[in-house]
Amino acid sequence: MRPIHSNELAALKTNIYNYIQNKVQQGTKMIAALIDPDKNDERSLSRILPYCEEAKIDFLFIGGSLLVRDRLEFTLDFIKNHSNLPCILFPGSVMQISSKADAILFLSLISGRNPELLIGNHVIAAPYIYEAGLETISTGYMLIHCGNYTTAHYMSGCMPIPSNKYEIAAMTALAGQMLGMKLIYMDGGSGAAHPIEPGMIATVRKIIQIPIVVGGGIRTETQAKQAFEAGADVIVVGNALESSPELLIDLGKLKRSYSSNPVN
Ligand SMILES: CC(C)=CCC/C(C)=C/CC/C(C)=C/CC/C(C)=C/COP(=O)(O)OP(=O)(O)O
Ligand SMILES: O=P(O)(O)OC[C@@H](O)CO
Ligand SMILES: [Mg+2]
Repeated sequence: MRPIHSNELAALKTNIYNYIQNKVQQGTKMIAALIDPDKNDERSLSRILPYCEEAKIDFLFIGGSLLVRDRLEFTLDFIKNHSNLPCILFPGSVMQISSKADAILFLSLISGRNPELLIGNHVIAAPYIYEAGLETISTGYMLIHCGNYTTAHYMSGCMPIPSNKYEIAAMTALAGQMLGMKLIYMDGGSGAAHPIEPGMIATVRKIIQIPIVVGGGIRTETQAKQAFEAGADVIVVGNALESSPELLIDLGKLKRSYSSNPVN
């Protein structure tokens, strides 16, 4: 392994996390679009990216619970050639690491009890992330049951938190914060039947101070607004963009309604 030089230590890169913290301090909300490399080709990316730009969303999350087409590098190349939006890896496995991204959500599945997804995969991934020089954002990842069984539930082999058990969600998030995690990601799973209940988000919001990312099943501006009002700092939209990327325009206006600076 190469010797560590402080200016290249990936763990010291904090650009994207600083951006998130600044937005949170300003009371500004953020939007991430989930790009699944399996489901997107030149055509669909060319359709979705202009909406992402026009809506001034904040991030692209790139990943999937299971990738079967080896298109991560292509997807990142294409996005980097057509957009300036930050690309944040949202990895379903250790196979989803690339130096072409700007950062990685270093997910630890704290709602589950699978040691491989709590720390095992992280030991395997650490040297690759280090070599890639990626900003690493320690993320307490919580899967919540939202009406159906999703790919992330199945692939993790972990039971999600029941939708009405707000205290379990709150204590799990609190434990993540106490462990030093930098973000909590509450996920109903891609294609969730309904979004996470606003009451659960609000219960988590009351007990932790770190930023909260919420995703899974958000398909309308009303659902996005409910998540924001309940305390989400970042919302993630994936499936809905496949059929209606124009939704992003309304979501962009919604997030700007929380900002004192209209260019945000
Ligand atoms: C530490 C590293 C690098 C890897 C492990 C990361 C962990 C802990 C993953 C565990 C849980 C998991 C399988 C998360 C996947 C999250 C994800 C990228 C979801 C995107 O949606 P999909 O589940 O692919 O949805 P579709 O079924 O719609 O494709
Ligand atoms: O695809 P959707 O249901 O929008 O979910 C987005 C993301 O939170 C999934 O991990
Ligand atoms: Mg997928």
